[in-house]
Amino acid sequence: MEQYIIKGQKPLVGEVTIGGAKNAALGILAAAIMTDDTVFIDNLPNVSDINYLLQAIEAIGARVERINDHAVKINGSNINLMSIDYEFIRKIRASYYLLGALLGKYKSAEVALPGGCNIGSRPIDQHIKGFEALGAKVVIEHGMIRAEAKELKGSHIYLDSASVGATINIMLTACLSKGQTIIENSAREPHVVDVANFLNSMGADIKGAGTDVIRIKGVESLKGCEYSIIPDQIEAGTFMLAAAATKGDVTIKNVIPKHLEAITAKLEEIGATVEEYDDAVRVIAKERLGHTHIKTLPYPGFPTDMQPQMTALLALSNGTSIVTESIFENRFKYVDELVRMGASIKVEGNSAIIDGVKGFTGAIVSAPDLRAGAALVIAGLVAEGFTIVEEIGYVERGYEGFEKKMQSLGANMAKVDVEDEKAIQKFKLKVG
Ligand SMILES: CC(=O)N[C@H]1[C@@H](OP(=O)(O)OP(=O)(O)OC[C@H]2O[C@@H](n3ccc(=O)[nH]c3=O)[C@H](O)[C@@H]2O)O[C@H](CO)[C@@H](O)[C@@H]1O
Ligand SMILES: C=C(OP(=O)(O)O)C(=O)O
Repeated sequence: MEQYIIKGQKPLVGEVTIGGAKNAALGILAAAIMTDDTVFIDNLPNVSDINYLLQAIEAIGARVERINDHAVKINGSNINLMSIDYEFIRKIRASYYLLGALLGKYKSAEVALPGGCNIGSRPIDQHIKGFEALGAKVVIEHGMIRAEAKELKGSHIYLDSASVGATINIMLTACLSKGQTIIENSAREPHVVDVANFLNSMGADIKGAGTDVIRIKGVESLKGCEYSIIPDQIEAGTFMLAAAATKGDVTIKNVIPKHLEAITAKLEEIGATVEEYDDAVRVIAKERLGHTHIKTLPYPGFPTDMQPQMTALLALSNGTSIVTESIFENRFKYVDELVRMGASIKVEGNSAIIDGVKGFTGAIVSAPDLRAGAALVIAGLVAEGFTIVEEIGYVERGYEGFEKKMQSLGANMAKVDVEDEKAIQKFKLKVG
């Protein structure tokens, strides 16, 4: 098992390039099997979630050809299994997109109930409501969810919550359903728009993605295309906050600055400088930052996937901040770990009340989920002494070469095997 070892208190300085968006890529890979033509996908992040989904796609008979670490060709013409096993699915949330994709293409699909980060109860009732509205019969049995339809027909669906997953899943099935589907209160996240753009490149007819009403006219079939995935908003945001927390100066390249506005606005409010370029942002923080209040909201609000990283930053800022988590009810599990590093945070209901401290001290901490792991890394980069972050498998679900990118910005951070005492000692000697 591997862990990160970090010697903190070095400002991050330099340039870092952001990879493709994990949460867009997951929807796009599922969509790619909906045609019998070959699809070429570029700017794919090389992270474990994507690799699990590619394995699941291969296991049902699709051809997956890795062109390089970030590009793949997929051909779904030989799919011979409509059932995705728990083995592939338990680690990733977005396995449920295969349900929407297979249901749309073959009118029948069976997928194990999804895993993903344990950040709340994460129901999928809105996905099911959408499939049923399109004419499918949906049954949950023995940990599997099965959807079948004689015919899929467009429908008018109002989502009770602006769910990213339900919006994408319904969009997938509706593309190959007869007639028009309207999704109201649809999610507006950049990755929803990217999946819609990809489907349109395959010949789908989707309008309104990025707004809260999406209109889909069903088509007979989809065709092959070449597509490059958008940059990862959350990876970019994580480096922005790491730069600010370490009082650094980092240019974050290959980003869409508009997607980062909620993060940029909060950084500026607490005293950091953010310079925006066409496809880059530069974050500079010279002094200790100030306090603010944040509530996570669907896009374009402050993303829940940036909540732990922001809490880590505010825990070091001057004054009292309140962070309210309004999307998932169990996304503060990392707070106790931050407290062990010296943070002063109290969780009351769905809010964290943060009294900023001047510094952290290194400790052995454990990542309870993906973004919480990133927050603990940020804390380690600021802390005095050595920090060890355990359970980094979560972090690797969504960050490609996290330690390498941090090293390139000057961080003293390495990934080492827990048992490899020699490597740990070597790191300690090297960084002093
Ligand atoms: C793979 C992926 O893209 N994951 C992202 C996706 O997760 P995911 O798609 O699971 O999150 P949703 O947008 O669906 O969830 C938003 C809210 O809706 C609720 N809900 C959702 C579906 C449903 O059927 N019923 C229901 O009540 C959820 O409990 C939650 O409170 O969006 C989240 C919110 O931006 C992000 O944190 C995740 O990183
Ligand atoms: C929570 C996340 O992912 P998932 O929905 O796949 O668990 C995330 O990307 O932060």
